[in-house]
Amino acid sequence: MLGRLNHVAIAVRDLGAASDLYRGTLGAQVSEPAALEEHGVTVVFVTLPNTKIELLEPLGGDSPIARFLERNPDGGIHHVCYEVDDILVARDHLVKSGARVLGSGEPKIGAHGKPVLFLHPKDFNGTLIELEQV
Ligand SMILES: CC[C@@H](C(=O)O)C(=O)SCCNC(=O)CCNC(=O)[C@H](O)C(C)(C)COP(=O)(O)OP(=O)(O)OC[C@H]1O[C@@H](n2cnc3c(N)ncnc32)[C@H](O)[C@@H]1OP(=O)(O)O
Ligand SMILES: [Co+2]
Repeated sequence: MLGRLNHVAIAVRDLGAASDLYRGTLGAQVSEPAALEEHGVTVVFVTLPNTKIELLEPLGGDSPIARFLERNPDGGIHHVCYEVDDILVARDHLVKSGARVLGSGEPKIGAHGKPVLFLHPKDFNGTLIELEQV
């Protein structure tokens, strides 16, 4: 069911400082910030030869990454995103297997304009998983 690793997301307190670190110190290609109100985050993508890094900063009063940053004040790896061919087939298979799909259970449109879903970290070895249909 799983395809390629689409991105690894890192939650940060200061997106400008994190972008400077990746662009300047690490010499990576870094996108401009995009505010995604529906997701409660502002995002920057770092393009690597084999995958992407998604830098996330909280946006608005009800960001899903706010509590994570309270628990991890220096920031940290927040989720991994795997590609799937058919997100509804994947979701139905996972629900049948007993995994919890977060939110309404219906895909939202993610940062790349494609449908995404999130799976509860307690069901996957303490790792929040995002699925993206490609
Ligand atoms: C840019 C758009 C999009 C894209 O296209 O790429 C994105 O990636 S948006 C990214 C942000 N969106 C989301 O993360 C949506 C899904 N997330 C959530 O719904 C919540 O973050 C969450 C996973 C339900 C956690 O919410 P929180 O308020 O922190 O809940 P709890 O405090 O109740 O936590 C429960 C339990 O889970 C542990 N936890 C929480 N977050 C993570 C994490 N990222 N990785 C691993 N574990 C996590 C938390 O520590 C709690 O554990 P216990 O204390 O042991 O109970
Ligand atoms: Co993501």
